[in-house]
Amino acid sequence: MSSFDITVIGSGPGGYVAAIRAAQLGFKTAIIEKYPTLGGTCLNVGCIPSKALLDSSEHFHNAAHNFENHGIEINPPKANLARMIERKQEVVDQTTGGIKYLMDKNKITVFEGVGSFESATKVKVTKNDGSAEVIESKYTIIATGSKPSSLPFINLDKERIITSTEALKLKEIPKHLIVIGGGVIGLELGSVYLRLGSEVTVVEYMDKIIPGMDGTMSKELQKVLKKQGMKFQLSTGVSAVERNGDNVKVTAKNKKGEELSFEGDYVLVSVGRKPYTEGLGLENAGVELDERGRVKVNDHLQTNVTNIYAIGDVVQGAMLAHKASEEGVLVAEQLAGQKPHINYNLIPGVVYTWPEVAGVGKTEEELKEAGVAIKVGSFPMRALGRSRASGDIDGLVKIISDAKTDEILGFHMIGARAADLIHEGVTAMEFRASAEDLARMSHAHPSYAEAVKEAALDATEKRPLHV
Ligand SMILES: Cc1cc2nc3c(=O)[nH]c(=O)nc-3n(C[C@H](O)[C@H](O)[C@H](O)COP(=O)(O)OP(=O)(O)OC[C@H]3O[C@@H](n4cnc5c(N)ncnc54)[C@H](O)[C@@H]3O)c2cc1C
Ligand SMILES: NC(=O)c1ccc[n+]([C@@H]2O[C@H](COP(=O)([O-])OP(=O)(O)OC[C@H]3O[C@@H](n4cnc5c(N)ncnc54)[C@H](O)[C@@H]3O)[C@@H](O)[C@H]2O)c1
Repeated sequence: MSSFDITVIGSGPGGYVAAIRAAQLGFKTAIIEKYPTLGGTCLNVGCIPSKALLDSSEHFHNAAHNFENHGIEINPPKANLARMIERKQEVVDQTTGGIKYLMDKNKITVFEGVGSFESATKVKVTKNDGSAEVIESKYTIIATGSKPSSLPFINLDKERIITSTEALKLKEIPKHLIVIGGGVIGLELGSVYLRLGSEVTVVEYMDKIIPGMDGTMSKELQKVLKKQGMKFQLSTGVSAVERNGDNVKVTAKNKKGEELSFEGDYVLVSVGRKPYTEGLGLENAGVELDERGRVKVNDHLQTNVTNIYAIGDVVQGAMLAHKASEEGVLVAEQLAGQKPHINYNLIPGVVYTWPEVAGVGKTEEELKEAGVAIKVGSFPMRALGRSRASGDIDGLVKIISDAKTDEILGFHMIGARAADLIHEGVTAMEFRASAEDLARMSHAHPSYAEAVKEAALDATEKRPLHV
């Protein structure tokens, strides 16, 4: 029987990063992945392929709608979805191949098959052909991730009634895509097909889209997406989804109790994801789950079985790739006797629509509910020379600071390149900067980052320079 110091089950951004860090620290490390390619949800059917399609569709949208204004005249461009999907797969293959390289480089043993606990120290790996082997480990890290969730009355046929996984490989551009759930997946993948010419209707249960993010961002994003042609039906709960040949019908009720129905050719179900623990044999090791089916862990990401840890989407907290990776590093370093720490308040969240939305720290709603006295500063992107030069004038930066100390408590933005600019907020908040600290730093001109300086000036002393 082969034996290891650390075995990781699942090769997503949680698992593969945990394995690399463990190997760097000198542990004899193995990783088990049930699929032939490494990288988990994020690299195969999540972050990377969705961003590849978002970028391709954004190029098409710009060619169709914005080039002319820049003085570039072309015949009306044509979207070749098959090529976009093929390119997406090339990007995925390259990226997942890179993980295989990293496993080899770090001398991590890769087992392909389903990992299932036989006991607290033994995991059986069952290959596709049914053959199996048992490996023994001092420590095991569960990093099995998540799967799309659905609604009890929906029959996901994966052809017309689909999840994100199928939406990343459609064979045609939908005529009318009905999106159930106006969260991150619904708006990102809804944007892909909207840009390619689909009619897109988003049916959302709450009274706002991206409900977890700062309210100003959700309002502004809805306004901008509406301008791009996306339709929204908020405060509306779906009660039935039917397929009839190539058509689909979604029935829903709004808050006034009125029944509504939407007809289209595809329905994307994007109502969240659920932890994935099927077939893991947790009962054989005695590992407990919480009330929401997540592996229960303490502050050290240790389960109730002392030599078994769990990280990423399968445990509590934001279902984000970078959160999973931070947790992988934390567990490996703890096992090496180090004292790592994750500041969960400073894990940024990004929505890759265009414009992008990003946030870190607390939202205005959370701070008000907690009774914290705050100052709020904001600055519109349209007032920047950089935005006017590119034509990306939608959006704003909003900085929330403590009314007494001026420490930045929340940093939110919607606008061009927000996914990258948010890290100015992350860095500032990690070093507990005040809004005035940011306001007094020189920001290159012309740049989108100037909106940060201006919003900080507005937060600290209500004296922005350019509005
Ligand atoms: C469409 C989409 C877009 C996304 N975009 C982003 C984004 O832009 N940014 C972001 O931060 N997050 C994004 N996410 C979320 C992100 O993908 C997850 O948060 C992240 O993948 C979680 O990592 P993980 O390592 O916990 O699990 P996963 O990536 O889910 O990996 C778990 C792995 O474990 C394997 N596994 C499960 N059970 C077993 C078993 N018993 N034996 C062996 N292997 C097993 C699975 O096959 C899988 O490969 C997106 C998700 C989706 C669906
Ligand atoms: N850019 C990114 O970081 C990124 C991209 C994609 C996915 N993800 C992660 O994947 C996870 C899953 O994404 P998601 O978009 O499926 O979930 P989500 O939680 O972001 O959004 C789900 C939405 O569905 C709504 N909803 C729930 N039940 C409903 C119903 N019956 N009718 C109508 N609406 C309903 C919710 O109110 C919510 O707005 C998220 O946690 C996210 O963190 C991240």
